[in-house]
Amino acid sequence: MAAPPLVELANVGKTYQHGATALAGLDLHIGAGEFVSLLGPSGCGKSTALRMIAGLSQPTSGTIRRAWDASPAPAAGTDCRVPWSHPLGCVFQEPTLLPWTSVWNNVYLPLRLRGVSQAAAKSQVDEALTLVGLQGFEQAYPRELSGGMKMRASVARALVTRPQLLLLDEPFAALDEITRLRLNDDLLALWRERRWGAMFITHSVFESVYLSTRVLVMSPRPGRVVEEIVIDLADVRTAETRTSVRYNELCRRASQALERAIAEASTAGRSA
Ligand SMILES: Nc1ncnc2c1ncn2[C@@H]1O[C@H](COP(=O)(O)OP(=O)(O)OP(=O)(O)O)[C@@H](O)[C@H]1O
Repeated sequence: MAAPPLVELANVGKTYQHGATALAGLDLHIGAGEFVSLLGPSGCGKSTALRMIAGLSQPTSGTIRRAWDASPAPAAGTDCRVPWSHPLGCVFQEPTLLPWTSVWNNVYLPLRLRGVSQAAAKSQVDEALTLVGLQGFEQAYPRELSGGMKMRASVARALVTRPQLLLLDEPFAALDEITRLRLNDDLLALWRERRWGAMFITHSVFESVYLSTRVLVMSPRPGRVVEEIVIDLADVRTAETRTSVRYNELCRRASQALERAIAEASTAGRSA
């Protein structure tokens, strides 16, 4: 029998108290080791879906099931085991590093908040920094890092708890193209090695196809998944992938699905 998904949303809706209906009838699931991109026009509710999966906001209708809900994390300050783990890691568009402390302390933060001492956390923090290529920058302050390095530190902070599911909300959108392509490759290499499940939010058709095992195309607000595209490219993706016939076919499919979703929504009188 197939393992249950890490997270499953069924008929999820979200209407903000004094605002828009962001989502209506959203169905999606992410299995262990899958890399799923959520591709949709601006304002279609992608970040809303991510925040609800992270438990930062509640749906107004429908259900969200998380594989780990049955075994909640121990209360803060009670668990000093090493390695310390948490099922979920989040990376946002802004690296949101604490400017007044070192890279090492920034990555240590999720463990510190759980009461893990610096000594007990050391190997886990060092490992996360090595994974993202920031060894040697442990004592640097965020202001001393480039945009790409800040984002690496943010990814290390998300990975330090060894999550099963990584949620990434347009993490590379503010970076220049060369840094973005490099971080795409480094993120994929990490995923191949660790195989956490990933939900990656992006506006970019090319980025979604390059990174993912599946792309979910969303309609404009109120958002829902209107098309699923299985990305049947080899796991190892390189510069040659970007010029391959299959990659370009898949990009065309994703792009056409997005255009269709936008056209159908405007015919139905909805707006993004
Ligand atoms: N806290 C909030 N209160 C009221 N409305 C909100 C709130 N957060 C989001 N919205 C509205 O919900 C809709 C979906 O927003 P959301 O940020 O989830 O979309 P998105 O697809 O991530 O957008 P983008 O791609 O531009 O980041 C938008 O119309 C937005 O204005």
